[in-house]
Amino acid sequence: MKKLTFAYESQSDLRILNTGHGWKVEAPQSGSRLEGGPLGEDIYQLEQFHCHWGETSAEGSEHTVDGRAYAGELHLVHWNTTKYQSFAEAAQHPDGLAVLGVFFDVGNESNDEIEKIVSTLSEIKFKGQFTDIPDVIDPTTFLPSGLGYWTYLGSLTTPPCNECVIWIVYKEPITVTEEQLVQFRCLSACSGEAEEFIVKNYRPPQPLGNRALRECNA
Ligand SMILES: NS(=O)(=O)c1ccc(Cc2ccc([N+](=O)[O-])cc2)cc1
Ligand SMILES: [Zn+2]
Repeated sequence: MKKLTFAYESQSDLRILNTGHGWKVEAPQSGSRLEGGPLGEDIYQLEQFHCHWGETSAEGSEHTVDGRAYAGELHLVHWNTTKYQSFAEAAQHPDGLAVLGVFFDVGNESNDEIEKIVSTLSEIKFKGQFTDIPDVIDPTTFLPSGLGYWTYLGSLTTPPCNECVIWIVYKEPITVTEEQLVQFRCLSACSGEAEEFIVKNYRPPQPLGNRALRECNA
């Protein structure tokens, strides 16, 4: 496969919202582009990023490696702007979306970029709340130093589970702290007074079936 190449732009005032299933940072019309690797000749534009986590750090990722789960998983969601006119249209086609998955390992160093997300969570405690992230976010800082990855054709991990995703999952995790994950779990799934914490929002892996899994050791 050709090398995966990024042309990511740093952006400030990105909107972060509590979807009721977790937090999501929107980067519409972002200048952040992804191409190469398993993406053929098409250019994919960053639309949003979000993450999945578990009740404890023993679980939380949506992919497993030889059966091993990580404490969480960041998803950078891109759509094929070469072939399609909108994200919604792209999500109806097998080559419509490209999602970069980055595993979270728990360690002592807090991840500074994730900290910019965590610092806004108190303002979006309830479902439907949103705020702008004052800090400049550079999505490349979410990526591990080793850029080796696995790739396969799959689906959205949440309903409607469209089979429209070229998955690119990095082999090397990034490190976050337990405290940062604890803050994720304090988000509420409800919009009102009732507090139902989003303690876990990952969905289990599905059988690979007869799909090919390819790897690239960058
Ligand atoms: N977890 S994930 O597979 O990266 C993922 C990424 C984006 C979305 C949001 C979404 C994407 C598409 C549709 N759709 O086409 O109806 C609905 C929701 C849902 C899930
Ligand atoms: Zn996801």
